[in-house]
Amino acid sequence: MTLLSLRDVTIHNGVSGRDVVGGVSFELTPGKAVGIVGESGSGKTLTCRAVLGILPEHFTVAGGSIEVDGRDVAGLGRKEWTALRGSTVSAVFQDPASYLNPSLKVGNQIAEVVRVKKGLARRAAKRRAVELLDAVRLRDPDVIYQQYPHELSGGMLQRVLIATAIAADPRVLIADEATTALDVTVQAEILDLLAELQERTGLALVVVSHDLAVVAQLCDEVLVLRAGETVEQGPVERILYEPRHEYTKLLIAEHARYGLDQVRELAHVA
Ligand SMILES: Nc1ncnc2c1ncn2[C@@H]1O[C@H](COP(=O)(O)OP(=O)(O)OP(=O)(O)O)[C@@H](O)[C@H]1O
Repeated sequence: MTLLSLRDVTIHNGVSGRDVVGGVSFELTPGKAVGIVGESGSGKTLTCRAVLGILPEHFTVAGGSIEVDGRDVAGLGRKEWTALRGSTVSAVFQDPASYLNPSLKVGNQIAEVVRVKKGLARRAAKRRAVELLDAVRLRDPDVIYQQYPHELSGGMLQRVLIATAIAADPRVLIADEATTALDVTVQAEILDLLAELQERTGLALVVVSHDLAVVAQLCDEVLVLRAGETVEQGPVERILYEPRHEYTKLLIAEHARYGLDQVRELAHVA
């Protein structure tokens, strides 16, 4: 069963009159993970935003097709997008603090999503929010529920954001540079959490990072983007061991310094 399918997707910038993403294709089935890797400005985020129906003004999907859970999203209205977003496909981005309301307790923010998206009554939504805080491995979820964003660390906030993103039981979660702002140890913990959710719930992941090591750790398939073009695409082991494109080789060489060798060994063992 295909949860997400992109076929030759082109994204056009109406102001510059140029295509910023040209011909991205991949398919995602339950429990699988696809990684999109590439330097800043290569079109990774725009691709994700197209899947979520939140392209910035002047940007349009000008070619190809995007299907979410078997449904072509071209021509979806605002209401239909709102129903789909969060419930079928959801996302976590970098800088979790900016996605949370600083003046509301984090628990209430999750409960609100549960109430709106799942139609639960106030008390049931609160219970579910505590369960979600527990599911993202935050200790003392009852205490965390009552806290405000500024009382939590970056890693804890990212867990809260993941809890919010999975609150409506989406089938696909997009993690766009979701661990980039975190220090290495916390980054590893968040990646472990995503892998656990993937395994436990069959969640499918789109993992976006400029860091090949992050993508390699979680993904089955990798797309290497450069200036909006897919320069290479294939199973993670193939990309790591037999990169064909010079740019991929460069990414691998760069990241060898940051422990990709270790990841390669792990991928090999697995
Ligand atoms: N809101 C916007 N307005 C104008 N140009 C934009 C906007 N968003 C993205 N772009 C441009 O589109 C291109 C692709 O950007 P995108 O954000 O998808 O890249 P990215 O690979 O995700 O990079 P990063 O890792 O820096 O987020 C870039 O040239 C970028 O400058």
